[in-house]
Amino acid sequence: MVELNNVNFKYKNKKPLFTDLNLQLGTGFIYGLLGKNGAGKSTLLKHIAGLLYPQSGQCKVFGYTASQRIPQMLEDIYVIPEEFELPSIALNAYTKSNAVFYAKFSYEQFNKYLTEFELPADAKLSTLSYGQKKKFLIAFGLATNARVLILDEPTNGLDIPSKSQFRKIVASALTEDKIIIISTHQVRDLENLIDFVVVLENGKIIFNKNIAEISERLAFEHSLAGVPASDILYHEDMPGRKAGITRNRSGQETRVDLELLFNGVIKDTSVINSHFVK
Ligand SMILES: Nc1ncnc2c1ncn2[C@@H]1O[C@H](COP(=O)(O)OP(=O)(O)OP(=O)(O)O)[C@@H](O)[C@H]1O
Repeated sequence: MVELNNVNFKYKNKKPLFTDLNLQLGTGFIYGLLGKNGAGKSTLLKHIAGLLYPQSGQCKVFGYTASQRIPQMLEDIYVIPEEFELPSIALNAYTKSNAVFYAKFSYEQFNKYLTEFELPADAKLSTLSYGQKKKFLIAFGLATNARVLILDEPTNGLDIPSKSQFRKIVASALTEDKIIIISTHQVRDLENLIDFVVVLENGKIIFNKNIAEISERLAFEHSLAGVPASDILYHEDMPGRKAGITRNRSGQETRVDLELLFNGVIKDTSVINSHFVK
C-alpha cells in the first residue's frame, strides 16, 4: 500500500502546496492521477518515490518511509518520468546493466513487450525516436515487476497503435500485489484502463473514486436534449448541443467519459462529490 498521512510540503519561497494531504492507494488497482498544470501531480509522485520529503507527516510505500529510499523499497518501485535521458548504448546492454537492480525482473516479459511495441533489442538507445524511447522505458518498467509503478505522461509521443498497445500491456501487467499510478493530461488514453480516478487541484485531492462507482452513480451524455434540468450535474456547450454529466437515471452502468468527468469535477466539485455520499 502507498500511504500519505497528513503530508505538509512547500517549495522554498513558495506558498504551501500540500497541507495535511492524505491519500491511500491499494494493491491490485490502476490509478489515474489527473489535475491541471501546476496542481501538484509530479510533486506528489516524487514524494511517493522518495525524491521529495514531506516537511511534516508521512509518506509510506509498503511500510517503508519513502524518503529513506532503502534498497528493499527501491527495487520495488519504478518511475517513468515525463522527461528522461538515456545513455548512448544498445537497448539490450542498458537492460542487462539495469535489470540487476530489480530482483523480480523478467526477461521473458520484457522481450514480449519489446515485440508488442516493435522495438528491436539490438538498437542503440540514442538512435530511437522519443516515442520509441518511451516505449522502451515502459517495457523495462513493467518487466521490473516492481510493486509500485509510476508513469508520468506515459502516452506522450506514442502513436495511435502504440497507445492501444500501451493500454493492453499495462492491463496485462497488473497483478494483485501491484499499484500502478498513471499521471496524464491525455485522459482519453486512460479510458478502459484505470480503476480509480484521483483528481488533484491546488495540492488537494478533490476527487478519488472507483470507476465502477462512478459509472453506477453518474451518466455521461453526448446530448442533454430531453434531460430534466434537475438531473444535470454539469454541462458543456457544444456546437448545436449540450453534453454533460447527469445522475444515472437508468440504473445501468455507462461508459465514463474522463474528459467530461475531469471538467465537471474541477468546475462543480461539490455537486459531483455530493452524488457519492452514501
Ligand atoms: N522545483 C520547484 N521549485 C519551486 N516550485 C516548484 C518546483 N517544482 C514545482 N513547483 C511548483 O509546485 C507546483 C506544483 O507543481 P507540479 O510540477 O507538481 O505540478 P503538476 O501537477 O505536475 O503540473 P504539470 O501538469 O504542469 O506537469 C507549481 O506551482 C509549480 O510551480
